[in-house]
Amino acid sequence: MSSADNRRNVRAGYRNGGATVEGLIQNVDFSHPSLNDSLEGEIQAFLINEDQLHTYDDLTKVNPVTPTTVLKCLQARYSVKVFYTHAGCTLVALNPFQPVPDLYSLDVMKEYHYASQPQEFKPHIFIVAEEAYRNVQGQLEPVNQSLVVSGESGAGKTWTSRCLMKYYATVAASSSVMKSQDTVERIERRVLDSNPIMEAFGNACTLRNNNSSRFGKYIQLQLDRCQLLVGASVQTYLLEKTRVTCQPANERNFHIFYQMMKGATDQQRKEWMMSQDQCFAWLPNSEKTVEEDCFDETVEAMVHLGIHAERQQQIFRILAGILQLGNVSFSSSTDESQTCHLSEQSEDFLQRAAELLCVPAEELQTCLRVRTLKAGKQNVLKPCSQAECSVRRDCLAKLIYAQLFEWIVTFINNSICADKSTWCNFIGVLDVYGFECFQINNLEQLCINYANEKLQQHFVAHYLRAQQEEYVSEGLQWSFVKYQDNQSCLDLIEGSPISVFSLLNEESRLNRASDAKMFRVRLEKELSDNGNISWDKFSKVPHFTVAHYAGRVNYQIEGMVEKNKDPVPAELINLFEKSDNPLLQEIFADKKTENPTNRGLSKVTVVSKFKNSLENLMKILHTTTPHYTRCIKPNPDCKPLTFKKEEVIMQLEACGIVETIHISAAGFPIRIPFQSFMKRYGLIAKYSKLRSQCVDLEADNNDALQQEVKKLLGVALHHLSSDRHSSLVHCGKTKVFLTQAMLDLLEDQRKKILSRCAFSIQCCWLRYQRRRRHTHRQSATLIQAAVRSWLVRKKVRRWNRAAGVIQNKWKKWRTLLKSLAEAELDDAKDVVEEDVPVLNPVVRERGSVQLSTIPEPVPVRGWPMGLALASAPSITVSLTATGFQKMMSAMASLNLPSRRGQYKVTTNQYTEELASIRAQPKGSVKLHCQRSPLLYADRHPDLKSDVRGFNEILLEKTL
Ligand SMILES: Nc1ncnc2c1ncn2[C@@H]1O[C@H](COP(=O)(O)OP(=O)(O)OP(=O)(O)O)[C@@H](O)[C@H]1O
Repeated sequence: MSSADNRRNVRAGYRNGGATVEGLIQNVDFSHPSLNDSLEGEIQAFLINEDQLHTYDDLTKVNPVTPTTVLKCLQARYSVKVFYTHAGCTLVALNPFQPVPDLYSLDVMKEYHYASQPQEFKPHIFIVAEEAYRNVQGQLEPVNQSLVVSGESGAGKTWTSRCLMKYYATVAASSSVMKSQDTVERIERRVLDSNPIMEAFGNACTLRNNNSSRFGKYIQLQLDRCQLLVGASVQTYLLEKTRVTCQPANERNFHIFYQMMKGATDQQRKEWMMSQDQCFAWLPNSEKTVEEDCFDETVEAMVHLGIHAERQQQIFRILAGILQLGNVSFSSSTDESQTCHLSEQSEDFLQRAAELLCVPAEELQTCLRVRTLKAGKQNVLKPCSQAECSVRRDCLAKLIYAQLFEWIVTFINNSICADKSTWCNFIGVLDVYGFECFQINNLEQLCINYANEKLQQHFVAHYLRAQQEEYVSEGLQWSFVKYQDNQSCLDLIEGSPISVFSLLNEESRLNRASDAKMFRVRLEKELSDNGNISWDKFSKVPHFTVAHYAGRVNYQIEGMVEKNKDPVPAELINLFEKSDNPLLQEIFADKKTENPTNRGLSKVTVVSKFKNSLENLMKILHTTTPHYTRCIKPNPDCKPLTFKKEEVIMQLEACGIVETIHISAAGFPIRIPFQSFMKRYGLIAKYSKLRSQCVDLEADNNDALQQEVKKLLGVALHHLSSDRHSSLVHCGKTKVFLTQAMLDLLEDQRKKILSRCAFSIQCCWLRYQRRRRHTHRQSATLIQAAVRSWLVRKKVRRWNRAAGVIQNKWKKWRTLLKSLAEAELDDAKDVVEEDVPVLNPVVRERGSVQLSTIPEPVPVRGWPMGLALASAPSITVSLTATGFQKMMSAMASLNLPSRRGQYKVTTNQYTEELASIRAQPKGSVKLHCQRSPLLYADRHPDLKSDVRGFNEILLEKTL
């Protein structure tokens, strides 16, 4: 390692004790005075280029890395309205406290999403989002990702979480061409719509932030195999329910109450029994309007999520009931055996509350004023004191609100959560309340600060400690960077067997009223060994002070044990379980099954519940790849573009940003086990042009694997100058350590190879398709030819059959004609002389055969009788035939069978004068054949055969 590097790491080893910038610089403790002087000189030299400071996108490039240089860079960037800066593995986000046009637009999202190297773009929260998204795509273990957003109250955590959710709802859904647009829109919209609802019910205006989250949340965005957003689930942590009944000075209750007050229509006011001018004790500072007071938006989001109008009505009636309950006050009774009095006005409020909550007013009044004690098997009723009545009223309101909040979260989850079979990976976004230190801090602040300690510990353990320990164990040359470990603070709060939480739980489980002073003494006795707890000996108020990683906080002991017990009177649960409001019924039925006080089981205290839920969260975080975003609040008054150095340096100091930068600058943030490395990047060697460096991808023992990895890295780096790139990668004993730049390089090469492979596959596929198409075409032609020939054969066979039928018929016809002709000849034997005239039929047209006489008169030896009759003139012969009769007689005389519709015979014989029956007949006979339905019926019969007699004359044809 170079001497400059050494110096750098030595510098990183100091801890800062002071809070001011100057103090921090002065507190730098180097063993060698000359080192100190040179550092001072370097800082001055660095800061001299003031107009260059804003150009440092990544604080790891700052040299030297000290709180001052880091602070100055951030300040310079803030002054030119650049709000994001990389600090190694962490992204620092400065709150602008004013909307920044086009910083989060759709186009910007797309720009980061489609960039081949988003890291080369300006630092942005979308880089963190995209990196996590690409990690899921890359499937490098651990595949699931967590985006941890931390910072103090008002620093911008909720804003950042919202940006992240919007980003995923856009990029993880926009490419979903295959899915029904409807489903996609519904899911992403629902996920986003869960925000306004949860913020309305869980956020409040505090002194530090107008939209302060009063609960913690971990949102799991569920992605399917194609990395598309298919659902989400929300896990919430410790809602600050005391705010419902008790709001710190100058702060407000939860937003939803003000939204109702300000946004209700007259009709709704009537239904909720809240007139325009009514004041509510639990709604202080209602004249203050904040951006979040938008009732319509909340209702719209409810509609989108599927909370129908009737349900909404039930919810708002419950909230209105809580507000009325807050106006009920009790006055003490002189006689302890008597219940407390209610003023006339309070009775009215109680009546309205009962009506809105759909319970009998009488019973509600009794529940609030009378306690039921168990004495053996008997119930003893004991009137409550004025203070107890108020506590019971507050307890009821908090209980209803907390249960309602839980119901809403469950509803949201049911509405947006995808079936487990449909998603395989997730990206979690963690937004917990920021570190809090007020004038008076109690159990809520202890829990909130404990959660922040846990997250800080996760960061320290995951990044600052584990990373450095791993470098050493993997044989990397590494000078340890010291960091502030908050383990001892966590031991103080949650450790076993003795800690603040364990003592609190012990005290809470005792069946007696707790004494704050006695508890303080106990704490001091048991925990004084831990350096993170202290007491102000002169303070009269029982308290203890904890030195958190982010600062010292005084906790008031009074009321802490009671809050930890969080008792719920069973009478109240029993009463509300019977409420006519179906929603109240539902949430109280659930409460009854979980409330152990009803079953006499050991009590589950607030801190033990919270500790368990945080431990579960930590388990999830440990199984995912974390990405840290540190939100910084540049000034305490939330003023736009105002940078207060003291305020910022405290926050940078608290989250250990300087140590993080040091470790990131010198270290290798990416660590991949050999096996996984070979699996992912083995193809670089396999498909490389350097065939000589053949890598064995199947190597299974660690040393062999290490050799193969080295070869592979050699291949990957062969065209790059080794001096430059040897610092980007280190091959450890079981893992490869990489910088982000090296990872990008490898990914780039891998992508190129994959795209070459894809190109080859596409070519093969196209060739194969072409060949297949050709074969298909040939086969089709063959099949078509076969089918055509089969059809033709079939047709020919049909024709042949038809021809056979026709021939048959024709033969029959000829036989018939012949027989007729013979019969005719027989009939005419007696009268017919020699020299029979021959008539030549002439075919005139298809379907009609005209028999025309030859020009010369043909001698007929004798007239058939019918013909004679048909030819007889009507005046001379008494046996006259006309029209049809004539034709029939002609046919009969010619012995033609009568077939209706097939032919018709006409003759002009009768137009000739019949001189004698023996005279030779003259004229023509026509035989009209009608068109036959038979195929080939227009074929002329074979006329060559001999037909004799008169009929022969009629039918014979001269061609
Ligand atoms: N990137 C940003 N651009 C513009 N304004 C911002 C940005 N980040 C935060 N703000 C402003 O700062 C206010 C406080 O931010 P936010 O509510 O996210 O703080 P928080 O860290 O979640 O606080 P708490 O812990 O109290 O919930 C926001 O209401 C918003 O007005």
